[in-house]
Amino acid sequence: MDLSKGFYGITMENDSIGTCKKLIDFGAKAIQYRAKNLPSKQMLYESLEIRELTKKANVLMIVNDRLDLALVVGADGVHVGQDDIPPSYLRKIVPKGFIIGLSTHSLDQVLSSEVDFVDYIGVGAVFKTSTKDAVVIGPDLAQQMVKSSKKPAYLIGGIKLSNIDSIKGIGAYGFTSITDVLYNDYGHFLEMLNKWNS
Ligand SMILES: Cc1ncc(COP(=O)(O)OP(=O)(O)O)c(N)n1
Ligand SMILES: Cc1ncsc1CCOP(=O)(O)O
Ligand SMILES: [Mg+2]
Repeated sequence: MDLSKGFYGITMENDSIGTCKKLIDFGAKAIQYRAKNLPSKQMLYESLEIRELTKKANVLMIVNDRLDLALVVGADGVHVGQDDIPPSYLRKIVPKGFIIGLSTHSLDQVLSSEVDFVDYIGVGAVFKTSTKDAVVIGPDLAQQMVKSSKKPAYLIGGIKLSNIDSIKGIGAYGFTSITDVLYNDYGHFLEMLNKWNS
């Protein structure tokens, strides 16, 4: 299955299964399981359930941070950050066709040779967000990074219906939005997608 253009969903730690179901109902074609503070055993059980739900719905499943879990549950890929084991090393041990995503926060990171080993990059945080204490790069740098990337780029961080107009022209392959999508209804999500695609 290919990476989905447009929206890339990410679950919320306080209700990973519920938010995964909501994202599937909304029509997300790729979902990342992201939990930062849960015991590994709980993450295993949640990711097994998410694998079942995403398989049934024909949706890509990516696991944040944890290649071990991604491999154990048969996920389609893993998403890693700049301080994790670099993609060039991960690539040596993953099955053929396995998706690797890498977070980037600067032009240097986008131009790094590590990007040769990934299928997509995350670019952000574009805007300030309460979901993560992340460095805010702003839309201008985000645009330069997207334009310089050899790989499809997803924008992330503080993306909402109220600001999506300002980033839709950047040329990114897609975007993620955690809180604004999950705290609102389908109508809000559709409006967001319509704006992104207009
Ligand atoms: C698509 C996508 N882009 C960026 C991130 C952030 O990853 P990271 O910098 O490793 O931070 P955490 O998500 O692990 O807190 C992401 N998860 N997904
Ligand atoms: C995981 C992550 N990485 C950079 S910002 C962010 C959180 C994005 O969450 P939201 O869409 O709620 O701002
Ligand atoms: Mg990470």
